[in-house]
Amino acid sequence: MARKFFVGGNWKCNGTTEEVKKIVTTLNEAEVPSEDVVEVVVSPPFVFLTLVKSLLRSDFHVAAQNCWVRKGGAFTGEISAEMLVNLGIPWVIIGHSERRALLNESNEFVGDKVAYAVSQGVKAIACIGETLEQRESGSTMAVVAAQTKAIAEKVTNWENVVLAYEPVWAIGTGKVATPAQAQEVHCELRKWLNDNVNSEVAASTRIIYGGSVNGANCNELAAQPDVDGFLVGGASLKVSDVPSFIVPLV
Ligand SMILES: O=C(CO)COP(=O)(O)O
Repeated sequence: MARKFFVGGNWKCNGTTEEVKKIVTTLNEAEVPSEDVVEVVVSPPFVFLTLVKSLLRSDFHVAAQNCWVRKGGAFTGEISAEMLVNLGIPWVIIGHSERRALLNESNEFVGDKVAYAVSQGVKAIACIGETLEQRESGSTMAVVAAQTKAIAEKVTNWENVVLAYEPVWAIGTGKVATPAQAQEVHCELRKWLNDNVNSEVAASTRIIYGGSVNGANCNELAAQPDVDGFLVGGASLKVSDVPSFIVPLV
């Protein structure tokens, strides 16, 4: 099964109402390939989800940046997958390295969250990736395999999961992984899925790359056979760069 290219913009904890409206206007005016060819998803902070959903063109979709690990209830400050469903938010980013590092989200917690979101009908962009120290000590594959295993142990239906490989050393640093570095890990991850889940999941799951992607470096990355898209941070907020990493991909 062909894997449809996927481009996500992760706005992280940024933006005012005015800035958000400006980015949405730019996205709405962008000339990009049709939805049949590339899936475009933007992820604003929770408070702007409804605004963005109401203004955004209908061929682009919206993602939350997190959700609670189980059914909602007495969990102050959290939002639940049920709420995302209620608001018509189809996607959620889970396990971003910033949350893993700063909020101590463990592999198991991330796996539980992905599984719960998907079980409620919210599609998950599940993030994995190694730190610089881990890369330099040669443990990249062991780290991303352990992160993927924790997800695979809980998820039964991979149809609604996109795996985002985001090396921590490339996030927000301007130090993008080389196309060869990205391809090497993506290819290994696909092998891991083949050996530990099944060949169909390995062939059909989109593995996207994140970490300092912009309009200038996206083409080479996109040309790699196992790079099925991007999760873009900083450049997804720059009005001048927004369409450039969506357009040249196909
Ligand atoms: O963390 C990222 C996307 O989730 C990547 O961020 P940057 O594109 O700013 O490096």
